[in-house]
Amino acid sequence: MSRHYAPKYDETVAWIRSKCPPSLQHVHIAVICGSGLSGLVDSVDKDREKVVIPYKDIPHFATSTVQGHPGNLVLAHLNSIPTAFMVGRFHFYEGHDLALTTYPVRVLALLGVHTLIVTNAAGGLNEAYVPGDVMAIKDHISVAGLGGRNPLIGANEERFGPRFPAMSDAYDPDLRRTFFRAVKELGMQSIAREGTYCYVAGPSYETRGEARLLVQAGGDAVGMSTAPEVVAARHAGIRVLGISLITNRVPYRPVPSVSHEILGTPVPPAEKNQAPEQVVNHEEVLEVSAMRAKELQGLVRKIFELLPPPPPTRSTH
Ligand SMILES: O=P(O)(O)O[C@H]1O[C@H](CO)[C@@H](O)[C@H]1O
Ligand SMILES: Nc1nc2[nH]cnc2c(=O)[nH]1
Repeated sequence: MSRHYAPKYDETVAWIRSKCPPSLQHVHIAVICGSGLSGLVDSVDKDREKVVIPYKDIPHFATSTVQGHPGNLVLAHLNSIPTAFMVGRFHFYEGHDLALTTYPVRVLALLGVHTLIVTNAAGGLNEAYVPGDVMAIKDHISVAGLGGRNPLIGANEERFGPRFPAMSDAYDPDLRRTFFRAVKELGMQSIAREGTYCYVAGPSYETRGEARLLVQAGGDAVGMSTAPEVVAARHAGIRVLGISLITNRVPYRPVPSVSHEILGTPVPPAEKNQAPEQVVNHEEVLEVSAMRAKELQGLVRKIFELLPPPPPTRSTH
């Protein structure tokens, strides 16, 4: 994170705390709501305090510009646990520096968060996945990160974590077990998956060639968020559960040739009997998110009920 933002965290944290009742001054869990998944916030305890703060009012926060990302920080209780919901997130493709995109994660760390549940809408790369499936992320491939876009680039903020944090265990296995216990209890086995999320910068969706590259690299799903937030969270010692809602299939078979139609040459063998693939758009992404909204709310509530004990206290605040 660049030095530019360094002194501002405490100002943001103090400002947020000034808006909260004592029971929400420290939050333990944070949920980041992906595209069309802002309904997750409706799973909070209805009989407890709730504070809704628009991002535009929070000092040093960016604002959300993407449809399906309302742009509110909500502090409330879920299963009696003080929890922060990011109802809407920031994406690099909106023009925000990655440091600004992940700024809220560090603010959440300072507010006391030890566990992050990060959700997203993603395209399915794995042949077996269908829209509506829910995938626990077990690993990620940050294509943008490998290309030099990592939120930790710049002077290291020692108060959060080390210069060279490990990412080989980024997605906590106990939290994934909790995810699958919740899935089982709710009878959602037929739509539950576990796989690798690929992070691309966006905002254009993948070409077919790019999608094939990601499939060959072992990717099961692809999206334009999450990995930077997870890198910032893991750097700060926060344990992470990542959940992708598969909203569409990503077209990845070779683009059909047209030359044979004009030249009378044979159809390339790889293109014979190719089923047509649907082009993706953001409206479809939001439709599928809306279709699964209630089930995901139930799943998140159940996960909260089954959560393992918190990890040992960190020394960042
Ligand atoms: O990852 P979230 O924020 O859920 O949104 C996903 O949906 C949008 C594209 O339809 C992209 O922003 C992609 O990352
Ligand atoms: N990059 C990318 N992001 C998505 N978010 C939802 N669907 C998709 C997709 O197909 N590709």
